[in-house]
Amino acid sequence: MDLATLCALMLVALMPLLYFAGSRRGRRRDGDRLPPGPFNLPVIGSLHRLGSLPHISLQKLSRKHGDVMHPKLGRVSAVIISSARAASEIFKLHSLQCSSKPSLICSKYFGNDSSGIIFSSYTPQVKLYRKLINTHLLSPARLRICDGIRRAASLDPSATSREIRCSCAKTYRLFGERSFCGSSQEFVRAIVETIRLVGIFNVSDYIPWLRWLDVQGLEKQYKQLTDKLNRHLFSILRDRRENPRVVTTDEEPMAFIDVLISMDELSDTTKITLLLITQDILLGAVDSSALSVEWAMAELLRHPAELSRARREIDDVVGSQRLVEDSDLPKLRYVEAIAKETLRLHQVTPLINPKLVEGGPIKLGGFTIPAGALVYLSSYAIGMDEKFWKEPLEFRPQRFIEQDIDVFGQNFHFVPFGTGRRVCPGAKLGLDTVRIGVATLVQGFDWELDQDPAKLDMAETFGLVCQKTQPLVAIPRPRLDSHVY
Ligand code: HEM
Repeated sequence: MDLATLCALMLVALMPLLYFAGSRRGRRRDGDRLPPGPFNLPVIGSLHRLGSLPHISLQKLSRKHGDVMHPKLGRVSAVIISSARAASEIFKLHSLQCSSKPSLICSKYFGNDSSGIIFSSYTPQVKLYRKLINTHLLSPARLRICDGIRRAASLDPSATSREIRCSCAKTYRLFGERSFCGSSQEFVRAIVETIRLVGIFNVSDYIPWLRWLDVQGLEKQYKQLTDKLNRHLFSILRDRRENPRVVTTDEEPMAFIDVLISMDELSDTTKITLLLITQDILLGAVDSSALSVEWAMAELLRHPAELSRARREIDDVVGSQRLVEDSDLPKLRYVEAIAKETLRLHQVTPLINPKLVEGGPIKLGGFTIPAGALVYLSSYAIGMDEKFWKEPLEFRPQRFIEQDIDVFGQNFHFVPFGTGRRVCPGAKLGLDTVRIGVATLVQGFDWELDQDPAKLDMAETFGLVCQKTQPLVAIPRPRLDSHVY
């Protein structure tokens, strides 16, 4: 049962309580000096307002109630941050108090009771794991080795989006080539399904007494999926332990899982945690970059002038006798602008994973946010703010040429990778993957649609990452000499 239907049913059942709620509403809010928000129904609060695209519903509500808005979601106090000003205030002044993830039901399953990264509180372990990712997975030397692999992955224009996701995981050399082949498609399917499930608002998180009913059937699916993921991850770990690989070559950098296994400081870490770190990287990495490349190509096919301009730039810088490489990226400013504009217009995570307010209430814009509240940063509302972005609904890469805007969480007007202590650790790799993916597809192929580009379906589906509801289907024709590919 979807959230909207469920809320409608509950509304009917709860009609008699509405009357009492209305009369008590103003009093409660004034006393607590909570931020303003929509009228909350008893029991469900504003859950019924989320709809199928919660980031858009909440953005509309925040236009009415303000950039710091307080809807009740079930019995949980939620605070939606919808402006750069409010984001800057909360993540500069109260960063530490808003760095932990809440303990949601999905985190018990997919985060093994919050012992990995994505679903965890901001503990010293999480800091260590983030450091390990930076030093060992994202080091410039390692990324250089992965460059060729990544380019080869972008070069298969006939790949389905699932295959692209699979190649993203290979690219980052999490498990090495050997263990990622064979059942990899099934494994990637499980990861993609996890990303979908984790993005759904689980009513039982907000109305805990409903949990035993599991009305959306989510907990049952969490269980099945964690079993599947664990089976696969354990078989990878068994394989790596039996056949350790400690030598790095130009063709095959050491798999990240081998790096983790060989680390002294992790010798006490349980194998479950080692696996969770790699699983969390997959959850963060697999869909995000691949979906952004898909969105970018869809926009370019709808905007042929932008496509031609990008192609001219690539042809000028790279020529036609070799393929674009990572080392060309600094000279491809328009391609970078396309990647950034895509991340603005089609935010991968339009409603950034909530953070739990810890260690007492915090003051924000004259209001009090109670401890225990969940803070949602709406990167979507911020990216659509007309006060900063002229014609925000338009795809205009040029705006990033006119203004040099940081994308890594320092400029609060543009936060596609989040901000603060939990900012995406793979942000640079993610952005570079989108840049090289788009550059390769634009340089290497002419593209044809079997429909009017203006009518291309650009609908999106909400989840942990937002994706195109209808996958992009376009026909490629090689435009360079065959020896170049
Ligand atoms: C276009 C590509 C990407 C986008 C738009 C993106 C976006 C994000 C966002 C918005 C968050 C949440 C930040 C927060 O909770 O405050 C996040 C977290 C995360 N991302 Fe990315 N990401 C991308 C690529 C990657 C890549 C390539 C990796 C891995 C190498 C990665 C690994 C992670 C991890 C592990 C987290 C959790 C961090 C934590 O909870 O401390 N992401 N990402």
